[in-house]
Amino acid sequence: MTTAPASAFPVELTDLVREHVREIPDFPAPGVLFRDITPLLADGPAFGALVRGLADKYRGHVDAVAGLESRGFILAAPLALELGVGMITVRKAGRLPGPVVGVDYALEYGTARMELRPDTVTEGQRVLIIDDVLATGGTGAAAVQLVERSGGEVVALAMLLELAALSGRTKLDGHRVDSVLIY
Ligand SMILES: O=P(O)(O)OC[C@H]1O[C@H](OP(=O)(O)OP(=O)(O)O)[C@H](O)[C@@H]1O
Ligand SMILES: Nc1ncnc2[nH]cnc12
Repeated sequence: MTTAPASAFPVELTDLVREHVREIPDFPAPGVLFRDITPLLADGPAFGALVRGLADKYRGHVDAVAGLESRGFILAAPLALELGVGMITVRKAGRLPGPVVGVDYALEYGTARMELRPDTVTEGQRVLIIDDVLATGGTGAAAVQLVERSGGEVVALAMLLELAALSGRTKLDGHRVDSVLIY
């Protein structure tokens, strides 16, 4: 029997996130239960507590925060500022001027390609990757490849929400995955 992963964060932070996430059935496609974080972002004290709670875990241990477009950017920018480090942007295809490295991958709904400018990562830099949702793990795995191919060392992947039924962790084998709320 496999044990479900536990949240890597204090229960107060997990509860705060749970209370502010909305569930929308059949969005953006039939059969998908969409986890909407907009109520969390719209609540100033809750958003602030989330960013401080994330920062408390990584302060002094990371040199940069890599955000994954789009919703990962919303978390990465304030977290990088709170930690006093820079932010690396991992972007959807065609949005970054070259030179870029890129990886194609499959999503829960659709396909995608992520790109990164390798000159935004320094050799040996300790990088925290952050995103809002870990679903099938394709996006996170693509980001790991891009950061590592650019010379960075992935310290951990921080995920606001993890959809455990989609087994995203298996694509991130060997990397530390810290999720705030696991469904
Ligand atoms: O683990 P995976 O199966 O790869 O899925 C997770 C990704 O899916 C969503 O991105 P999406 O590009 O759908 O939307 P966004 O632009 O709103 O962030 C989400 O924000 C994650 O980045
Ligand atoms: N079920 C879901 N809800 C919100 N964002 C997602 N990204 C991938 N799957 C998702």
